[in-house]
Amino acid sequence: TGSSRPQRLLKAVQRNAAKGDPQSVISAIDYFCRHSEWAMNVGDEKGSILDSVVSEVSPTTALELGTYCGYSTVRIARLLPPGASLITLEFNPDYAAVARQVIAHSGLQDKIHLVEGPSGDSIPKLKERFGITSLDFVFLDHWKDRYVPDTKLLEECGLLRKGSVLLADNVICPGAPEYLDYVRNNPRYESRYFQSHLEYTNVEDGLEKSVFLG
Ligand SMILES: Nc1ncnc2c1ncn2CCCCCNC(=O)c1cc(-c2ccc(F)cc2)cc(O)c1O
Ligand SMILES: [Mg+2]
Repeated sequence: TGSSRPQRLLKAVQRNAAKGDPQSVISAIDYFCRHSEWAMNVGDEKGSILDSVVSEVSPTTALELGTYCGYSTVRIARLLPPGASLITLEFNPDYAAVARQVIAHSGLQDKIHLVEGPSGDSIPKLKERFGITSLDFVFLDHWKDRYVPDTKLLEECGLLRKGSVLLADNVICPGAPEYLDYVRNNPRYESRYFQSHLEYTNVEDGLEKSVFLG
């Protein structure tokens, strides 16, 4: 059988990006997705908004839900302060296998912990497994119907503290209407919408930034 799209994306990284250079890994993936095959990475336009929020928060402990090929994993990890770390959860073992190699190519593997399995199973184990007390930043980019249950789970597990920042991808396309409803009508969150476009297209999409008020 033939290769998968994530495997072809990985080949493009290994061919076109310099080892140990996160920016060249990001650029190689964006080039591949614009000129060869579209893939569901957050992309360069929404990626710039992600960068600005990560830089503003400068998280010591960050969580990503939905690794896919590791594009946003590398985008986030390259901006972390020294000693900080990013935990990323991926359900699909084939995606996880590709992501590990993309992350290795970037040279950022020491800042990243990739955990395979359903987010609903992994979230309750984060405290004991990684010795964390709370999360400074969460990037939601997995199944859109898991955004609300997993946000509630993060609250219930005591992983959010006053000031924790949640940033959700795809709130318009494919859409996460229940999530927008939840964070916008909940007094425990201060939410703001960043309008943008679906990766590598001119279809409307955007990111929702929500600060947990405790
Ligand atoms: N319980 C769990 N925990 C963790 N990961 C888990 C999980 N359960 C599943 N997964 C694994 C994630 C599945 C992929 C999620 N992302 C997406 O589905 C996604 C799709 C589009 C898209 C837009 C327009 C189109 F026409 C087609 C596709 C764009 C994006 O930016 C996306 O992030
Ligand atoms: Mg996405």
